[in-house]
Amino acid sequence: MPPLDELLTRAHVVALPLAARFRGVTVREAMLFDGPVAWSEWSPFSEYDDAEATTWLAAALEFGFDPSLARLADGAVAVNATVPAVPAADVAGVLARYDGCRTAKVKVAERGQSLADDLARVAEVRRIMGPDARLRVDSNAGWGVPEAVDALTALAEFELEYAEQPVPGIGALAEVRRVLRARGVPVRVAADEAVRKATDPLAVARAGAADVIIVKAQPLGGVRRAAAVARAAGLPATVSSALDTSVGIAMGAQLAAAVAGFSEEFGAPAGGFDAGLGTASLFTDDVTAPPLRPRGGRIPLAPVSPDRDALARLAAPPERDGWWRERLRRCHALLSATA
Ligand SMILES: O=C(O)CCC(=O)c1ccccc1C(=O)O
Ligand SMILES: [Mg+2]
Repeated sequence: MPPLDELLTRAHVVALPLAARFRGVTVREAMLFDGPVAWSEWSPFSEYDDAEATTWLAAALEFGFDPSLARLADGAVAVNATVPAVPAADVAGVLARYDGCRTAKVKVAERGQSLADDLARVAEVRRIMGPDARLRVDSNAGWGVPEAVDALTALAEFELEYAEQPVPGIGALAEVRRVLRARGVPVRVAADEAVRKATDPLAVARAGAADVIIVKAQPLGGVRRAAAVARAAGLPATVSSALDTSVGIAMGAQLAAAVAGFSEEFGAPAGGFDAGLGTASLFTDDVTAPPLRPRGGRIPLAPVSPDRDALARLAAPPERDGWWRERLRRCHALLSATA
Protein backbone atom coordinates (compact mmCIF):
# COMPACT_ATOMS: atom_id res chain seq x y z
CA MET A 1 0.00 0.00 0.00
CA PRO A 2 1.31 3.48 -0.85
CA PRO A 3 2.37 5.49 2.23
CA LEU A 4 0.03 8.22 3.47
CA ASP A 5 2.47 11.01 2.62
CA GLU A 6 2.66 9.87 -0.96
CA LEU A 7 -1.13 9.76 -1.22
CA LEU A 8 -1.48 13.24 0.28
CA THR A 9 1.04 14.58 -2.24
CA ARG A 10 -0.78 12.99 -5.15
CA ALA A 11 -4.27 14.03 -3.98
CA HIS A 12 -6.57 16.69 -5.48
CA VAL A 13 -9.95 17.39 -3.89
CA VAL A 14 -12.59 18.59 -6.34
CA ALA A 15 -16.23 19.70 -6.13
CA LEU A 16 -18.34 19.22 -9.29
CA PRO A 17 -21.59 21.10 -9.86
CA LEU A 18 -24.70 19.06 -10.78
CA ALA A 19 -27.28 20.20 -13.32
CA ALA A 20 -30.11 18.84 -11.11
CA ARG A 21 -30.30 17.68 -7.49
CA PHE A 22 -29.32 13.99 -7.23
CA ARG A 23 -29.34 11.97 -4.00
CA GLY A 24 -30.10 15.23 -2.23
CA VAL A 25 -26.88 16.95 -3.35
CA THR A 26 -26.10 19.69 -5.88
CA VAL A 27 -22.31 19.43 -5.60
CA ARG A 28 -20.32 16.19 -5.78
CA GLU A 29 -16.98 16.04 -4.01
CA ALA A 30 -14.18 13.61 -4.80
CA MET A 31 -10.52 13.08 -3.99
CA LEU A 32 -8.51 12.25 -7.11
CA PHE A 33 -5.07 10.65 -7.05
CA ASP A 34 -2.45 11.22 -9.72
CA GLY A 35 -1.37 7.58 -9.40
CA PRO A 36 1.74 6.06 -10.95
CA VAL A 37 -0.41 3.60 -12.94
CA ALA A 38 -3.53 5.69 -13.59
CA TRP A 39 -5.51 8.62 -12.29
CA SER A 40 -7.86 7.28 -9.68
CA GLU A 41 -10.86 8.42 -7.64
CA TRP A 42 -11.91 8.13 -4.00
CA SER A 43 -15.41 9.54 -3.49
CA PRO A 44 -17.38 7.93 -0.67
CA PHE A 45 -20.36 10.21 0.11
CA SER A 46 -19.68 12.63 3.00
CA GLU A 47 -22.16 10.95 5.34
CA TYR A 48 -20.49 7.52 5.01
CA ASP A 49 -18.55 6.31 8.02
CA ASP A 50 -14.85 5.48 7.90
CA ALA A 51 -15.37 1.72 7.62
CA GLU A 52 -17.42 2.10 4.43
CA ALA A 53 -15.12 4.83 3.07
CA THR A 54 -12.13 2.51 3.59
CA THR A 55 -13.61 -0.09 1.22
CA TRP A 56 -13.87 2.69 -1.37
CA LEU A 57 -10.23 3.62 -0.68
CA ALA A 58 -9.11 0.06 -1.48
CA ALA A 59 -10.73 0.53 -4.90
CA ALA A 60 -9.02 3.87 -5.51
CA LEU A 61 -5.61 2.43 -4.60
CA GLU A 62 -6.07 -0.64 -6.79
CA PHE A 63 -6.96 1.46 -9.82
CA GLY A 64 -4.26 4.11 -9.37
CA PHE A 65 -1.38 2.12 -7.96
CA ASP A 66 -1.68 -1.56 -8.91
CA PRO A 67 0.01 -2.34 -12.24
CA SER A 68 -1.25 -5.93 -12.13
CA LEU A 69 -4.89 -4.90 -12.63
CA ALA A 70 -5.86 -5.88 -16.20
CA ARG A 71 -7.03 -2.88 -18.22
CA LEU A 72 -8.44 -2.49 -21.72
CA ALA A 73 -7.56 0.59 -23.72
CA ASP A 74 -9.59 -0.11 -26.87
CA GLY A 75 -13.31 -0.27 -27.38
CA ALA A 76 -16.25 1.28 -25.60
CA VAL A 77 -19.05 0.46 -23.20
CA ALA A 78 -22.77 1.07 -23.85
CA VAL A 79 -24.32 3.18 -21.10
CA ASN A 80 -27.75 4.28 -19.95
CA ALA A 81 -29.09 7.79 -19.48
CA THR A 82 -29.84 8.45 -15.80
CA VAL A 83 -32.96 10.53 -15.18
CA PRO A 84 -33.15 12.08 -11.68
CA ALA A 85 -36.56 12.44 -9.98
CA VAL A 86 -37.40 15.60 -11.95
CA PRO A 87 -40.89 16.76 -12.96
CA ALA A 88 -42.10 15.18 -16.24
CA ALA A 89 -41.79 18.57 -17.91
CA ASP A 90 -38.01 18.51 -17.30
CA VAL A 91 -37.41 15.03 -18.76
CA ALA A 92 -36.72 16.23 -22.30
CA GLY A 93 -34.02 18.59 -21.02
CA VAL A 94 -32.38 15.79 -19.02
CA LEU A 95 -32.42 13.30 -21.92
CA ALA A 96 -30.92 15.91 -24.24
CA ARG A 97 -27.70 15.67 -22.16
CA TYR A 98 -27.20 12.00 -23.21
CA ASP A 99 -26.13 11.43 -26.79
CA GLY A 100 -27.41 8.27 -28.43
CA CYS A 101 -28.39 6.22 -25.35
CA ARG A 102 -30.88 3.42 -26.06
CA THR A 103 -31.43 2.74 -22.34
CA ALA A 104 -32.61 5.00 -19.53
CA LYS A 105 -32.74 4.54 -15.80
CA VAL A 106 -35.40 6.63 -14.13
CA LYS A 107 -35.33 7.51 -10.44
CA VAL A 108 -38.67 6.90 -8.69
CA ALA A 109 -40.05 6.81 -5.12
CA GLU A 110 -38.41 10.12 -4.26
CA ARG A 111 -39.35 11.38 -0.80
CA GLY A 112 -42.16 13.94 -1.01
CA GLN A 113 -43.39 12.72 -4.41
CA SER A 114 -46.26 10.40 -5.37
CA LEU A 115 -46.74 7.40 -7.65
CA ALA A 116 -48.47 9.78 -10.07
CA ASP A 117 -45.22 11.76 -10.33
CA ASP A 118 -43.31 8.53 -11.08
CA LEU A 119 -45.84 7.38 -13.68
CA ALA A 120 -45.74 10.78 -15.40
CA ARG A 121 -41.93 10.82 -15.46
CA VAL A 122 -41.57 7.26 -16.79
CA ALA A 123 -44.35 7.84 -19.36
CA GLU A 124 -42.50 10.90 -20.63
CA VAL A 125 -39.21 8.99 -20.93
CA ARG A 126 -41.00 6.21 -22.87
CA ARG A 127 -42.75 8.77 -25.10
CA ILE A 128 -39.52 10.59 -25.96
CA MET A 129 -37.26 7.53 -26.35
CA GLY A 130 -39.81 5.37 -28.17
CA PRO A 131 -40.93 1.75 -27.96
CA ASP A 132 -37.49 0.20 -28.63
CA ALA A 133 -35.76 1.93 -25.72
CA ARG A 134 -34.90 -0.13 -22.65
CA LEU A 135 -36.23 1.45 -19.47
CA ARG A 136 -35.43 0.63 -15.88
CA VAL A 137 -36.41 2.34 -12.64
CA ASP A 138 -34.51 2.84 -9.39
CA SER A 139 -36.35 3.55 -6.15
CA ASN A 140 -33.26 3.42 -3.87
CA ALA A 141 -35.19 1.36 -1.32
CA GLY A 142 -37.82 4.10 -1.12
CA TRP A 143 -40.90 1.87 -0.98
CA GLY A 144 -42.32 -0.67 1.46
CA VAL A 145 -43.38 -4.07 0.07
CA PRO A 146 -47.08 -3.29 -0.63
CA GLU A 147 -46.25 0.11 -2.15
CA ALA A 148 -43.55 -1.47 -4.32
CA VAL A 149 -45.91 -4.13 -5.60
CA ASP A 150 -48.58 -1.53 -6.41
CA ALA A 151 -46.12 0.87 -8.02
CA LEU A 152 -44.38 -1.76 -10.15
CA THR A 153 -47.71 -3.25 -11.20
CA ALA A 154 -48.69 0.21 -12.47
CA LEU A 155 -45.26 0.96 -13.99
CA ALA A 156 -45.16 -2.41 -15.79
CA GLU A 157 -47.26 -0.85 -18.56
CA PHE A 158 -44.09 1.00 -19.66
CA GLU A 159 -42.20 -2.30 -20.14
CA LEU A 160 -39.35 -2.16 -17.68
CA GLU A 161 -36.22 -4.27 -18.04
CA TYR A 162 -35.97 -4.29 -14.23
CA ALA A 163 -36.64 -2.33 -11.04
CA GLU A 164 -33.56 -1.49 -8.97
CA GLN A 165 -33.80 -1.91 -5.18
CA PRO A 166 -37.57 -1.27 -4.83
CA VAL A 167 -37.43 -1.95 -1.08
CA PRO A 168 -34.66 -2.15 1.55
CA GLY A 169 -33.08 -5.44 2.55
CA ILE A 170 -32.90 -8.95 1.18
CA GLY A 171 -36.07 -10.39 2.72
CA ALA A 172 -38.28 -7.57 1.40
CA LEU A 173 -36.65 -7.78 -2.02
CA ALA A 174 -37.40 -11.51 -2.18
CA GLU A 175 -40.99 -10.84 -1.12
CA VAL A 176 -41.57 -8.20 -3.83
CA ARG A 177 -40.09 -10.56 -6.41
CA ARG A 178 -42.29 -13.43 -5.23
CA VAL A 179 -45.53 -11.39 -5.26
CA LEU A 180 -44.84 -9.87 -8.69
CA ARG A 181 -44.21 -13.33 -10.11
CA ALA A 182 -47.30 -14.81 -8.47
CA ARG A 183 -49.39 -12.02 -10.00
CA GLY A 184 -47.74 -12.35 -13.39
CA VAL A 185 -46.31 -8.82 -13.36
CA PRO A 186 -43.38 -8.95 -15.81
CA VAL A 187 -40.88 -6.79 -13.90
CA ARG A 188 -37.53 -8.19 -12.80
CA VAL A 189 -36.04 -7.14 -9.48
CA ALA A 190 -32.45 -5.85 -9.26
CA ALA A 191 -30.41 -5.52 -6.07
CA ASP A 192 -28.16 -2.48 -5.57
CA GLU A 193 -27.91 -1.33 -1.93
CA ALA A 194 -28.48 -4.97 -0.86
CA VAL A 195 -25.20 -5.77 -2.66
CA ARG A 196 -22.98 -2.74 -2.14
CA LYS A 197 -23.92 -2.00 1.48
CA ALA A 198 -24.17 -5.58 2.74
CA THR A 199 -21.50 -7.25 4.85
CA ASP A 200 -21.89 -10.17 2.44
CA PRO A 201 -22.49 -8.95 -1.14
CA LEU A 202 -23.39 -12.48 -2.26
CA ALA A 203 -26.17 -13.03 0.30
CA VAL A 204 -28.77 -11.57 -2.05
CA ALA A 205 -27.89 -14.04 -4.80
CA ARG A 206 -27.84 -17.00 -2.41
CA ALA A 207 -31.28 -16.03 -1.12
CA GLY A 208 -32.67 -15.88 -4.67
CA ALA A 209 -33.87 -12.37 -3.82
CA ALA A 210 -33.06 -10.73 -7.17
CA ASP A 211 -32.96 -11.39 -10.92
CA VAL A 212 -30.16 -8.90 -11.58
CA ILE A 213 -27.39 -7.42 -9.43
CA ILE A 214 -25.87 -3.98 -9.64
CA VAL A 215 -22.12 -3.87 -9.08
CA LYS A 216 -20.06 -0.75 -8.46
CA ALA A 217 -16.28 -0.63 -8.33
CA GLN A 218 -15.66 1.69 -5.38
CA PRO A 219 -18.36 0.38 -2.97
CA LEU A 220 -17.25 -3.21 -3.56
CA GLY A 221 -13.56 -2.49 -2.94
CA GLY A 222 -12.27 -2.38 -6.49
CA VAL A 223 -12.61 -3.64 -10.04
CA ARG A 224 -11.30 -7.13 -9.20
CA ARG A 225 -13.51 -7.63 -6.18
CA ALA A 226 -16.61 -6.26 -7.89
CA ALA A 227 -16.04 -8.51 -10.91
CA ALA A 228 -15.56 -11.49 -8.58
CA VAL A 229 -18.87 -10.67 -6.84
CA ALA A 230 -20.67 -10.49 -10.18
CA ARG A 231 -19.21 -13.79 -11.31
CA ALA A 232 -19.88 -15.60 -8.04
CA ALA A 233 -23.46 -14.27 -7.92
CA GLY A 234 -24.26 -16.15 -11.13
CA LEU A 235 -26.79 -13.43 -12.04
CA PRO A 236 -26.73 -10.94 -14.89
CA ALA A 237 -25.01 -7.81 -13.59
CA THR A 238 -25.22 -4.12 -14.43
CA VAL A 239 -22.18 -1.99 -13.67
CA SER A 240 -23.01 1.46 -12.42
CA SER A 241 -21.30 4.61 -11.19
CA ALA A 242 -21.63 6.16 -7.78
CA LEU A 243 -21.98 9.57 -9.43
CA ASP A 244 -18.24 9.60 -10.06
CA THR A 245 -16.17 12.21 -11.84
CA SER A 246 -14.87 11.18 -15.27
CA VAL A 247 -11.91 9.53 -13.51
CA GLY A 248 -14.17 7.19 -11.52
CA ILE A 249 -16.26 6.57 -14.63
CA ALA A 250 -13.10 5.27 -16.36
CA MET A 251 -12.67 2.82 -13.45
CA GLY A 252 -16.30 1.72 -13.84
CA ALA A 253 -15.81 1.22 -17.58
CA GLN A 254 -13.02 -1.30 -16.87
CA LEU A 255 -15.38 -3.19 -14.56
CA ALA A 256 -18.13 -3.09 -17.19
CA ALA A 257 -15.78 -4.58 -19.78
CA ALA A 258 -14.80 -7.34 -17.34
CA VAL A 259 -18.41 -8.18 -16.45
CA ALA A 260 -19.76 -8.09 -20.03
CA GLY A 261 -17.64 -11.16 -20.74
CA PHE A 262 -19.70 -13.45 -18.50
CA SER A 263 -22.94 -11.57 -17.70
CA GLU A 264 -24.55 -12.80 -20.91
CA GLU A 265 -24.02 -16.41 -19.83
CA PHE A 266 -26.05 -15.60 -16.74
CA GLY A 267 -29.02 -14.31 -18.74
CA ALA A 268 -28.20 -10.68 -19.55
CA PRO A 269 -29.26 -9.45 -23.01
CA ALA A 270 -26.65 -9.80 -25.80
CA GLY A 271 -23.68 -7.57 -24.93
CA GLY A 272 -24.88 -7.30 -21.31
CA PHE A 273 -27.08 -4.72 -19.64
CA ASP A 274 -26.09 -1.16 -20.52
CA ALA A 275 -23.96 0.30 -17.72
CA GLY A 276 -25.05 3.16 -15.45
CA LEU A 277 -21.92 5.04 -16.43
CA GLY A 278 -23.47 7.96 -18.30
CA THR A 279 -23.61 10.05 -15.16
CA ALA A 280 -20.91 12.53 -16.17
CA SER A 281 -23.80 14.08 -18.12
CA LEU A 282 -25.38 15.05 -14.78
CA PHE A 283 -22.50 17.47 -14.09
CA THR A 284 -22.20 20.89 -15.65
CA ASP A 285 -18.40 20.73 -15.39
CA ASP A 286 -15.87 17.89 -14.98
CA VAL A 287 -12.16 17.24 -14.49
CA THR A 288 -11.28 15.88 -17.92
CA ALA A 289 -11.45 17.69 -21.24
CA PRO A 290 -13.64 16.40 -22.72
CA PRO A 291 -15.69 14.81 -19.90
CA LEU A 292 -16.41 11.08 -20.17
CA ARG A 293 -20.01 11.61 -21.28
CA PRO A 294 -21.76 9.22 -23.66
CA ARG A 295 -21.31 9.78 -27.39
CA GLY A 296 -23.46 7.56 -29.58
CA GLY A 297 -24.60 5.85 -26.37
CA ARG A 298 -21.09 4.71 -25.40
CA ILE A 299 -18.09 5.75 -23.38
CA PRO A 300 -14.55 4.78 -24.41
CA LEU A 301 -12.30 2.47 -22.38
CA ALA A 302 -9.13 4.53 -22.93
CA PRO A 303 -7.37 5.89 -19.80
CA VAL A 304 -8.23 9.45 -18.78
CA SER A 305 -6.25 12.27 -17.17
CA PRO A 306 -7.69 15.40 -15.65
CA ASP A 307 -6.99 18.72 -17.22
CA ARG A 308 -4.78 20.98 -15.02
CA ASP A 309 -7.05 24.00 -15.52
CA ALA A 310 -10.10 21.93 -14.61
CA LEU A 311 -8.44 20.71 -11.39
CA ALA A 312 -7.79 24.34 -10.45
CA ARG A 313 -11.24 25.55 -11.48
CA LEU A 314 -13.00 22.73 -9.61
CA ALA A 315 -10.75 22.66 -6.51
CA ALA A 316 -12.83 22.20 -3.35
CA PRO A 317 -12.84 25.03 -0.80
CA PRO A 318 -9.96 24.83 1.74
CA GLU A 319 -12.09 23.52 4.61
CA ARG A 320 -13.42 20.69 2.45
CA ASP A 321 -9.93 19.92 1.17
CA GLY A 322 -8.79 19.67 4.78
CA TRP A 323 -11.77 17.47 5.70
CA TRP A 324 -10.95 15.01 2.89
CA ARG A 325 -7.27 14.87 3.85
CA GLU A 326 -8.20 14.09 7.47
CA ARG A 327 -10.59 11.41 6.25
CA LEU A 328 -7.81 9.97 4.11
CA ARG A 329 -5.49 9.81 7.17
CA ARG A 330 -8.11 7.86 9.15
CA CYS A 331 -9.08 5.49 6.33
CA HIS A 332 -5.47 4.88 5.33
CA ALA A 333 -4.77 3.83 8.94
CA LEU A 334 -7.82 1.53 8.91
CA LEU A 335 -6.81 -0.04 5.62
CA SER A 336 -3.20 -0.50 6.77
CA ALA A 337 -4.49 -2.33 9.85
CA THR A 338 -6.55 -4.78 7.78
CA ALA A 339 -4.30 -5.24 4.71
O1 LIG B 1 -27.05 3.67 -12.45
C1 LIG B 1 -27.11 4.81 -12.93
O2 LIG B 1 -27.74 5.05 -13.98
C2 LIG B 1 -26.44 5.96 -12.27
C3 LIG B 1 -25.89 5.81 -10.89
C4 LIG B 1 -26.88 5.89 -9.79
O3 LIG B 1 -28.05 5.80 -9.99
C5 LIG B 1 -26.39 6.13 -8.43
C6 LIG B 1 -25.44 7.11 -8.23
C7 LIG B 1 -24.98 7.42 -6.97
C8 LIG B 1 -25.46 6.73 -5.89
C9 LIG B 1 -26.42 5.72 -6.06
C10 LIG B 1 -26.87 5.40 -7.34
C11 LIG B 1 -27.82 4.25 -7.50
O4 LIG B 1 -27.75 3.50 -8.46
O5 LIG B 1 -28.64 4.02 -6.64
MG1 LIG C 1 -29.44 2.13 -7.46
